[in-house]
Amino acid sequence: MKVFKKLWWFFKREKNSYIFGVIMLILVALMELIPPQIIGRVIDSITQGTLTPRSLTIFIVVLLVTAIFTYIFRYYWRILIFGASHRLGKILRTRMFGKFSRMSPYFYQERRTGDLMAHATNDIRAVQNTAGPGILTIADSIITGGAVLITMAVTVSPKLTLITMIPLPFMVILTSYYGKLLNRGFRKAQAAFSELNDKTQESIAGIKVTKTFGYEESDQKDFKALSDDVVEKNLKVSKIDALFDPTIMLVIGMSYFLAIIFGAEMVLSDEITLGQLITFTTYLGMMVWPLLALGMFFNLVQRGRASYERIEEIMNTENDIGHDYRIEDAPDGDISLNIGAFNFPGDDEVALRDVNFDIRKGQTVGIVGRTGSGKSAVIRLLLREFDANNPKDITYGDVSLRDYNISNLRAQFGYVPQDHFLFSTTIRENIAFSNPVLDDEIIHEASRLSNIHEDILAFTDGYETVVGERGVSLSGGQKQRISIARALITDPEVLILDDSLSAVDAQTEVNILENISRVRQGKTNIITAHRISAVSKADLIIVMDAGTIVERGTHEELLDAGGWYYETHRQQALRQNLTDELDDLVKGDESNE
Ligand SMILES: Nc1ncnc2c1ncn2[C@@H]1O[C@H](COP(=O)(O)OP(=O)(O)OP(=O)(O)O)[C@@H](O)[C@H]1O
Repeated sequence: MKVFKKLWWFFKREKNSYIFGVIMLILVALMELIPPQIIGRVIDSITQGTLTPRSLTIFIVVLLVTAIFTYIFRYYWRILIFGASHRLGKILRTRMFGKFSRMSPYFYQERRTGDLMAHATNDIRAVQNTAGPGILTIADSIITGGAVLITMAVTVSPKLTLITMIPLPFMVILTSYYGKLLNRGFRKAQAAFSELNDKTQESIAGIKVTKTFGYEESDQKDFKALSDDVVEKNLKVSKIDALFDPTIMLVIGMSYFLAIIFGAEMVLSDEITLGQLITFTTYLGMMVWPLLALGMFFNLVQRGRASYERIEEIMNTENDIGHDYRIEDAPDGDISLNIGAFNFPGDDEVALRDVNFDIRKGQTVGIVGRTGSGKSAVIRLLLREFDANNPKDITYGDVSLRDYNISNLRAQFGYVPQDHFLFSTTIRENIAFSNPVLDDEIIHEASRLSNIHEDILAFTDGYETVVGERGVSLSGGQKQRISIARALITDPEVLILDDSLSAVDAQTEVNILENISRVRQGKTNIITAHRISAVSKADLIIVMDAGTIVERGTHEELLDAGGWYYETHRQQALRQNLTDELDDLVKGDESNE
């Protein structure tokens, strides 16, 4: 019953629905007591020869009125109790989604999408079933069961009622034992479903890679193994499930047996009439549902408890990025990094060491370095996707990043991540993501600045072209440029391009960088890149290697220094010249043809 205690807040909140719902159930139970009484009386009137057309008409009218009221009460308890349970589903889903959207990347690094989706669907449904059908079954078994038992005792015979109740305690003991077994089994089945969900999600997302490598068969084998596991665990649950009904039916059979043996004896000894015995056995038949409902109740409650605990695990996970802050104002001024050492949560290895540099307001700062040198790590700390080890490691306007309201802090940045993401909607909505009601002209201007306007106009549906899973596939460079337009549209204080020009050609890169420097006078830009050309115009260039700064200065200073920057620039310039010459050759050939 633990789950009821945990859901108490909800029952309190919805007390009116539940109180009136239960009143309706009581009324239904009372209505259902009437027909057996009528049947018994009709039979006794027939056997005693007292049945008249008038009394028969009265009996029929009473039956009809009972049926109508039962119909109405049944309709309303459903609306009240099941309606409330749907609201619980909605509340839990909203809370869970809120939690998901507040959690830091580390939370997602630790968990799998399929698992989170299983929590948001299957687990919430199981809890919802506890608050809907769970309440119905327990209320019904107590109300209908209790009312039937009392009526049997009062209107027929307390002795016969007691005798037929003898097998009931065995049933309660057995069903609550099955319930405990079910809890364990259901937890395992839900966990297996999470795994399967995750596998499905990942396989679909990675279908192109799987096909390219011809791994479909092995992927299917993995899927089948997980699917078999889900079936096996659910079969175990079904085996426990299957114990409930036969046990209950056996108990009811035993009660019938006792009722017939002892009831017949009582009829013969004139303790009760034949009509009363028939009324009694009809009532006993009405005990089938309350007893089955009791079994179902134990079943639903244990499922709900297992799922509620799984949901709680997620909801109680602390966000590793603190949301306490002392300054409501938006940050402004210079950004200062003084990172002694930083390691990602859950990782002992130091990812950044002695990263000290200032980003003055209005400057453009470039960060270059080999792959894995820590460029993105610096950006992710700036955006507070992860927290630096010490609060003073990064300051914005001389204040620690942690002292700002995180939403206000992030609102200062326009971020184009390395692994850009487009939503499955129109290009227009993707660009105007931060403000869907923006004028077309503003959207077009952002697209022009990021050199994607012409490409978009070339699509049949232009800005209304749907992209992503449900729409056309875009090239890597097109996606990058749409992501840049999305960031530019907010005219952020700090624009961050994290390796966001890697998939565009040299000329497009020049165009975009020139546009940015023209329209973003007085605003800060941070550009990380592998290509030196992307940062050569920056006011300050930081060269990183193995998580630390190895060179710093302007383009000219770094060329003079003759280090990694100089060497990389030389190689990249050579490669670019070669590419240009080849392009010229191809063009020449084409014009000769
Ligand atoms: N969430 C994480 N948990 C643990 N280690 C991480 C995490 N993210 C990155 N790292 C590690 O930190 C180091 C720096 O990675 P980072 O992504 O900052 O490199 P980068 O310079 O941006 O590389 P690239 O140019 O390839 O994007 C790498 O060794 C990487 O494996």
